[in-house]
Amino acid sequence: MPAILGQNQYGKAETRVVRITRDGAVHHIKDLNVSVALSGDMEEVHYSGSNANVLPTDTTKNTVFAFAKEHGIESAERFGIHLARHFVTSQEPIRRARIRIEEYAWERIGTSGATEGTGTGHSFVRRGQETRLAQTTYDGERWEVISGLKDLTVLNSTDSEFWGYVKDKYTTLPETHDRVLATDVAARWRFGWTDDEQETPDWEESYEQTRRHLLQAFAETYSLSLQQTLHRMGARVIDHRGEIDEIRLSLPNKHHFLVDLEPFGLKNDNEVYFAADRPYGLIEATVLRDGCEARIPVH
Ligand SMILES: O=c1[nH]c(=O)c2[nH]c(=O)[nH]c2[nH]1
Repeated sequence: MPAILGQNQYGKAETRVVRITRDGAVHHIKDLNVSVALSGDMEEVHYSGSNANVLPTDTTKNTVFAFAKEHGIESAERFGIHLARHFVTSQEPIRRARIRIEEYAWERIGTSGATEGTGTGHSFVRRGQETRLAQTTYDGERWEVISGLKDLTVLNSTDSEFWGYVKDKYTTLPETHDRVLATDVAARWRFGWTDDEQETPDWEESYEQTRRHLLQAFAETYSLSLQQTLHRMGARVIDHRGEIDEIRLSLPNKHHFLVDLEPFGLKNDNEVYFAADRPYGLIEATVLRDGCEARIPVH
């Protein structure tokens, strides 16, 4: 007697779909991580390897992208209901579909808290606090204070281009004049304050304002590359915060690839994206006040 198959399910896990809806200059974003688990008459594929009842997991992923285009994403629940109903009613062997969705919330830059009044309509910051960093070093004479932040996730759904780059025989990247630009900002900045004789900066105010300038520069830069955006972010901090001499930024390019919906007879008008988590471009640089030394270590 062969061992008996117990409960089983299959499907594509963690399809990262980002749906942008463009209402003129005001964009709306839905960012989901969708996992599909199907079950039904699946004994044969396990026992004999016959795929006759198997809708490929690749198809379940494509369905997520196609439904994002066709039906939009009003709420995760509604989207999940649509998908589950589709799999169960369109494929006879599939008896049960479980759709699990995680939703990542985004806020507009410029409509809340520290960024009040600076909205672009297409600039977002992921909800949930970033981590604030502080490093203080003293050798008995001089101080070095480096503050910073990490995991401040931001996204522009337009005003980003990338073209005119070097092309060699391995280059396949298409040039683009309208892409999504997203990154997790990691930044460290060094204060000019080194001496107990000098008045100390207001650390809290300095942090809040520096964070605000980073967000505002990200939102307001029409970007031809993430490198250019990085420089604008650093330069804005140096220009506006006299207490800071140096800032080092590390910006992963969180790629959002347009999904090809042509095979399903659908046009993707910059609406449905696959949010890849790796590999990612990593753009890093120090921006300095003229005449100051670079002392934030590279790592
Ligand atoms: O802003 C970018 N800078 C790059 O250096 C680069 N390289 C790449 O493939 N895409 C991008 N985007």
